[in-house]
Amino acid sequence: MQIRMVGTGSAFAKKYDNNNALIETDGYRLLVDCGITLPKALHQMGHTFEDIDAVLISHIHGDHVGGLEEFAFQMMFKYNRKPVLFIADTLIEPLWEQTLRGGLTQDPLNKLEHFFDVRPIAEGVETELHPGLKVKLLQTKHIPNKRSYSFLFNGCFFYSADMKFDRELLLRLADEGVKAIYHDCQLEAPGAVHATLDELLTLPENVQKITWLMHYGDAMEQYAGRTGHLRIVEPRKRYDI
Ligand SMILES: O=c1ccn([C@@H]2O[C@@H]3COP(=O)(O)O[C@H]3[C@H]2O)c(=O)[nH]1
Ligand SMILES: [Zn+2]
Ligand SMILES: [Zn+2]
Repeated sequence: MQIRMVGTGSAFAKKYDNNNALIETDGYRLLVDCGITLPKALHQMGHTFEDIDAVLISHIHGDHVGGLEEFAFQMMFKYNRKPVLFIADTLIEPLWEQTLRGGLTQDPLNKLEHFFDVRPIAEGVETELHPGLKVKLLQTKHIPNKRSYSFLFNGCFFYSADMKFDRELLLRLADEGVKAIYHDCQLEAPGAVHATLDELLTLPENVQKITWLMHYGDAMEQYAGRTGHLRIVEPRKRYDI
């Protein structure tokens, strides 16, 4: 499995695109989240929406779903293919009713399934997305009363949705043999709805050594050398997991 971040920035970052990823395995290309900046950033990487085999959504914030309207329209009117959308069963209704319905509705198209091949995923159940690529959704804390799901790929790669610091979860994942943790990180406290760098720096060395920071602000370069054993994910670079 390989990962390339289309962007590594926070919702408000201007130097880094939205924190969205491409996970690639045996020629299969999964887009993880599709934010506001995704269409242009994907184009700058030399890809079109046609190159995407499926999209997986973590939660409903613009930097994670704001590019889905263009994705849907391009796939329908430019590429004539209905894209596969993997999404927690609990997010299907809010994604349509609260985010996409206004822009996409036109007679006779009036439901999410008209635009996407929707594949609901149940929380906590390891689900095959493609031969060789499985995911388990873990509900993690982000905004009160708003569901947000982090991803455990193939039982060995944890990719956080936006989430608050959860020491017990990270220690348990490391204990269970997870090889890599990609974690959203707010460099300056207070984190409020994200883990802060200071919180992640309290993790034991063995956990820090497998943990990579993403979803950071424009001040990231000032933190070079100040992240302990935590490494910073670079945008658009290909990493083997
Ligand atoms: O209660 C709240 C809700 C939101 N926010 C900000 O809005 C952003 C929305 O996208 P995000 O989830 O990547 O990051 C969030 C934060 O930067 C916040 O600071 N406190
Ligand atoms: Zn975000
Ligand atoms: Zn968020």
